[in-house]
Amino acid sequence: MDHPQVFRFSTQISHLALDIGGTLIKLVYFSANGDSIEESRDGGSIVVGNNGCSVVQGRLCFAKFETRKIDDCLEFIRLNILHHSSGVQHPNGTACDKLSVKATGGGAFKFADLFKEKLGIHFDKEDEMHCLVGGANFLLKTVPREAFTYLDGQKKFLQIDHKDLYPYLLVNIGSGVSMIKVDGDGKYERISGTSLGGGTFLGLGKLLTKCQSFDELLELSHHGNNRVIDMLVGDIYGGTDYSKIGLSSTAIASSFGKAISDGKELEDYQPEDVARSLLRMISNNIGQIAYLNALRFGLKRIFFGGFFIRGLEYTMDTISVAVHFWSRGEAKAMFLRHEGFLGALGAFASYKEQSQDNSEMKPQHHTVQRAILNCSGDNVRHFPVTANLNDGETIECSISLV
Ligand SMILES: Nc1ncnc2c1ncn2[C@@H]1O[C@H](COP(=O)(O)OP(=O)(O)O)[C@@H](O)[C@H]1O
Ligand SMILES: CC(C)(COP(=O)(O)O)[C@@H](O)C(=O)NCCC(=O)O
Repeated sequence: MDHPQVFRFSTQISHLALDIGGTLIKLVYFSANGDSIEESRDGGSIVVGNNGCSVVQGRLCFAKFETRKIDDCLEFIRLNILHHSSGVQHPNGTACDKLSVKATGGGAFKFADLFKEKLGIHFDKEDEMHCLVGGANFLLKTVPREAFTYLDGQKKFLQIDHKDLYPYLLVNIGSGVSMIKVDGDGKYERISGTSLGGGTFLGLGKLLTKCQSFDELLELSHHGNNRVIDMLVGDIYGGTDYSKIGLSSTAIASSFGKAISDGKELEDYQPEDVARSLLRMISNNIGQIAYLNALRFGLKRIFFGGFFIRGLEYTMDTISVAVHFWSRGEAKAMFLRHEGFLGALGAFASYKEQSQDNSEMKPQHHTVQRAILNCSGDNVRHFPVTANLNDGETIECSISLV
């Protein structure tokens, strides 16, 4: 058997995909040779296969920035990506000397001129819903230990059967919420949405608790007690369950309802309790709307993505309980480790789609051949409450250049 030829090249980053949302900018980039760009070694390697296509070993890397701090993102790309992106050399000697940038989300339109002007980058725009679905399918089909359930404090990773993946409901909780029925690769329909999403949680949370950031708001919520401010069934029914309609005395009858008659001002409540009620209210509501939409189309599996979730146990538990309760155990809420990067990963995956029907795009063709998560999911429960599971995490993979 012929040994594959190994080429050396000095540059590292060949592909970059951005998802510029209402709150956060998400970046996914391919770093050849697998090292993080700050610690990069002496270049990557290309292995040329027997069919003449070259296989570049590397990693998918992730980064995120607040959209309101877009200048930080521009600086990151300028320093860490453009400086390492003069192109992967193809074995036929030609260099793909342009960094190809895919962009999705509203900001792909809103900030296209800014990126052109400041970085000389031209966006190859991709539809946001298409990218969310592409990203979810990519993760579910390629990355091991990606999807899991979270119920009663138990996290269970799921073995995804590729033949039995569709249909499913994808609920992306970003600033707002999109609900998409997914029937296959590129086969989907956005069936619903709600404006009560992650932006609502953060916006109201900032106003009500004076916190400065999402992490601070999550930290507050972790130490709060929602029963101080939520009106429970028991508060209305004199401490008893309303069992005839299946409501226990501890179920929330009315989020924030105690504030009606407590005779308290906002200052009299602990910000921790307000944050907790808010998180519960938004998560519960999304879980319920998701279930109703799953019911409309007879879908049993609901995958939740978007950065609102942030791997937070309380959020996932609330959503899971809502889905379980309303569906009487028929439907299942599932979560994704790379929850916040669906759009950016979908934009990344769209390099492949284009190259198949457009030969001009061939140098940018990639197929992810192997994907291994470096970070074990078993560590998840030991993360501090605001730790971001995706920080510093990479997916090992290789891409094919044809
Ligand atoms: N570091 C953060 N800063 C701000 N919001 C965050 C952060 N991490 C998680 N979030 C939550 O995630 C939401 C944004 O999720 P995301 O999927 O990125 O949506 P979008 O594409 O609309 O920006 C925010 O509205 C907020 O609720
Ligand atoms: C407009 C959006 C698709 C933008 O995506 P986002 O930046 O929130 O991730 C999303 O905010 C949304 O679906 N909002 C809900 C609108 C509605 O259906 O009522």
